[in-house]
Amino acid sequence: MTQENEPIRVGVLGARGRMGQEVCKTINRSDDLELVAMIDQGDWLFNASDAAAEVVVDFTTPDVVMDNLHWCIDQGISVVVGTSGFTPTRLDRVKSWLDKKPEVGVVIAPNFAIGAVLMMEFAERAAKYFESVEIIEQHHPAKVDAPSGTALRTAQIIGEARAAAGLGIVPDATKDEVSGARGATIDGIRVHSVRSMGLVAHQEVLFGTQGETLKLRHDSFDRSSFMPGVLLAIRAVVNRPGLTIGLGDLL
Ligand SMILES: NC(=O)C1=CN([C@@H]2O[C@H](COP(=O)(O)OP(=O)(O)OC[C@H]3O[C@@H](n4cnc5c(N)ncnc54)[C@H](OP(=O)(O)O)[C@@H]3O)[C@@H](O)[C@H]2O)C=CC1
Ligand SMILES: O=C(O)C1=N[C@H](C(=O)O)C[C@H](O)C1
Repeated sequence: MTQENEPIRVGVLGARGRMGQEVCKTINRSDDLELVAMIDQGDWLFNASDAAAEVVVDFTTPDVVMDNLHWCIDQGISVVVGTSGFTPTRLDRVKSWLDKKPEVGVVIAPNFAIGAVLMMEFAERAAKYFESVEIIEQHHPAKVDAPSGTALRTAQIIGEARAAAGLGIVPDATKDEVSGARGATIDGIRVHSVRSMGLVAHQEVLFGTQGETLKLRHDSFDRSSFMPGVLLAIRAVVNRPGLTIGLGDLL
């Protein structure tokens, strides 16, 4: 728990990255937050605990985020995670670490943009009405993972909603396929990843049934789109022990 009326002490991991820089600027502009540690590749994680950070925000890479998270939980520091790469197996490991530190809060959000959160909620609601569904995500070419964390989570949510509604597999007669032409299959849903200069983060969910389609599209044109969600998570996590996945419950 944080002291009443004192700013929340925040450390940022991946502070020199595209998201990390934006997060540091945003924290510096917020009166109720204090940026106490900026940590990037090669820096010592203990800079965060030495600076008495109450919350660490992680925007690093999928290959290092689990070690960072484990370290923070062990130190009793709450964490807001934007880094992608969270499979159900990884989430189970985070839960097992939190079992030993029940006072610590962790928020892991595949996408901090409010519009993207709503797009995922709308997709969950629409899923049971449409036999066909495919996800097309589009990102800047410096992104190291594909499909995006947002697309993975959307596919999982839609897959669960379809299963609950008793929908079978998505209809598709393809027999003769150049490898990759039909995208990756995640929880039974085809996901297509596009990478291009000029893009930031975009996703379309295409639903289809007899004689009609529904397209749900979200576009982040600028990384400032993620900042209200990051701030919401930082302010919430100090009073929210345990694991929170996505921003849905915080909105
Ligand atoms: N949830 C959300 O809303 C969003 C999530 N993301 C996700 O956030 C992550 C970061 O994205 P982005 O900022 O574009 O990526 P960047 O590559 O620009 O930033 C990552 C930063 O982390 C640094 N880094 C690497 N290893 C470590 C480490 N062990 N400790 C501390 N810092 C480290 C990198 O350093 P170096 O370059 O030297 O390796 C780099 O500066 C990605 O997984 C992305 O998918 C992005 C946008 C929104
Ligand atoms: O790498 C990015 O840029 C983004 N990563 C997240 C993801 O993988 O879904 C969120 C957003 O799409 C931007």
